[in-house]
Amino acid sequence: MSQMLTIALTKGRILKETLPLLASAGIEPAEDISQSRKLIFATNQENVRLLVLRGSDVPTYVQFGSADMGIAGKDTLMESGSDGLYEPVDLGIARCQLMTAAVKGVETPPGRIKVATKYVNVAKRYYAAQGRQADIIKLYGAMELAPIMDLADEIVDIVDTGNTLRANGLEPREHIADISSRLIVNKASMKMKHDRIQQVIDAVQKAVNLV
Ligand SMILES: Nc1ncnc2c1ncn2[C@@H]1O[C@H](COP(=O)(O)OP(=O)(O)OP(=O)(O)O)[C@@H](O)[C@H]1O
Ligand SMILES: O=P(O)(O)OC[C@H]1O[C@H](OP(=O)(O)OP(=O)(O)O)[C@H](O)[C@@H]1O
Repeated sequence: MSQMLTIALTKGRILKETLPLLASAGIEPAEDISQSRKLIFATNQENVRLLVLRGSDVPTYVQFGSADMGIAGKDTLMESGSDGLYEPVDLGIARCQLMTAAVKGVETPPGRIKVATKYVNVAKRYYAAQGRQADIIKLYGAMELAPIMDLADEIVDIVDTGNTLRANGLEPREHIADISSRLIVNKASMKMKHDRIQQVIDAVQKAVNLV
């Protein structure tokens, strides 16, 4: 029997765009993921199974080798760090930008500022690289509220259309990174299951090229 491959997927918006890519790479869940409370799904390939996780948990499962491969947003990978991982394919899905933002028309004060974000590590690195002193305040969502309520001077968050910023009286300031979702692979799995994993990488890359 060939080796079992476990692929950790990010639920939510990335999952919707991932499933068609996996399908054109020949991997399809055996049942409708959106209709199920399960966390592990068999596929049409008896040696491939899928985990459906929160985005921020995907790199963790792959780093520790509990999953051989995964799909995660580059923002999540920048935050978690890439130790023990390869990132062989840019899937080009869930594209957006990681940016700083602040209340429209309000200048960020000089000196030490407060920054609210769920991307604590990214923000620390970014402001340090700019030589700016920043106290980072960890939030888990609705970052746009923080500057309005005077919790922070700036936020670091995802921007796509800019609608969420506009709707809350904020404006984008500095661009930190272009974001899209990536296929990631555990380094040890890449050695131990090389041929099988390379097949999946090639099939996914081909599916991406067709889009
Ligand atoms: N507005 C957007 N447009 C395009 N891609 C986005 C957008 N917002 C987030 N993303 C990308 O999709 C990923 C998942 O975002 P989503 O909003 O589904 O999860 P979340 O609710 O932020 O995550 P979690 O459940 O871990 O808190 C992000 O990590 C990012 O890479
Ligand atoms: O520039 P926009 O097109 O408005 O997109 C940006 C918004 O999208 C994401 O939120 P999402 O819609 O995923 O909501 P959530 O963070 O509450 O899950 C992100 O956290 C921003 O708030």
